Amino acid sequence: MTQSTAQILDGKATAAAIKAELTTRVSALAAKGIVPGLGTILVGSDPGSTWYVGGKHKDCAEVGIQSIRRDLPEDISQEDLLKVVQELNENPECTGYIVQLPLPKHIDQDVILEAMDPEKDADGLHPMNLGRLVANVNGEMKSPLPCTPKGCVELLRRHDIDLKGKRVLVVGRGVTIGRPIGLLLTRKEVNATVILAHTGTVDLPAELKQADVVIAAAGVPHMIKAEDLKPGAIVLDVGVSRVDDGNGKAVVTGDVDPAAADVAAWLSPNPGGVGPMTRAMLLANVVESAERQAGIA
Ligand SMILES: Nc1nc(=O)c2c([nH]1)NC[C@@H]1CN(c3ccc(C(=O)N[C@@H](CCC(=O)O)C(=O)O)cc3)C=[N+]21
Repeated sequence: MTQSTAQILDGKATAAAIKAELTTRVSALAAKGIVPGLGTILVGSDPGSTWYVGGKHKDCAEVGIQSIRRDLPEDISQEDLLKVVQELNENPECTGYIVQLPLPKHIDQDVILEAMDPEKDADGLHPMNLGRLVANVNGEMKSPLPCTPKGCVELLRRHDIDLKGKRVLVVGRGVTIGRPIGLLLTRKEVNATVILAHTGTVDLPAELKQADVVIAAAGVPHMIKAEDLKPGAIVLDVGVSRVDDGNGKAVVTGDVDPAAADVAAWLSPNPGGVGPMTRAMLLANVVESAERQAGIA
């Protein structure tokens, strides 16, 4: 019989606390006549993407951020999509916006992200902001950070988990999580030692065995097995996959085998862990950007 031992990194409760704090900051901006506005650009009607975008608008309403929605057909041309990007760049009601990813194959994601106004980049995925993340060892240049990495760091910080000197294994080198989180965790304010594993890593189980902290962001369902973890590890299950539950229903599945709860000291569940934090950090980026635009941060 197995017994669950890991303490839960409750992203849902932490995100709720952050949203309450942001509501106060949005009121302070409103008192100065400033209303932050989040724009979303959604191309096509993928059910997952549509659900995420809907959630972002609901979150905005909760904290008092105005939201602006641009839902576009799957077959929109790159040229027409660039016009919508330009429109939001110029729209004064839109203080920050995101382009929901992934985009259809006929559209070059890099071209679209680069066309955004970097000061309005609520996801922190514009090459200028990724470059600022590389350039600033202490985060001294106040630029938006990618929401999921920022959410991971904030989730740990709010559970008083200090990564200083810890050996962190990041699994996955994607542009939204793996690559930027390595940069964030090696900032002096966090001071973790980071190993970035990917599909070319030769012996992942050996790397896992030595890791004090595992950030699983591969997007491969249950690829991190309990027996590969170092006992007492801190595990963040970040990857999101949708798999058939056997009855034709799609269920959200993380990268970490649920039996990891028997081995880890701390575990962020999926769902209910980093996902809600990602959403909260998007709101934080919008509020921080509006504060910068107003000259108060
Ligand atoms: N431009 C862009 N920015 C993104 O931040 C972005 C994106 N594109 N494309 C897709 C991924 C995925 N992502 C998630 C956000 C919230 C949850 C989330 O809140 N999940 C809940 C519920 C999960 C469910 O039931 O479906 C949870 O984990 O508890 C998950 C995943 C943001 N992404």
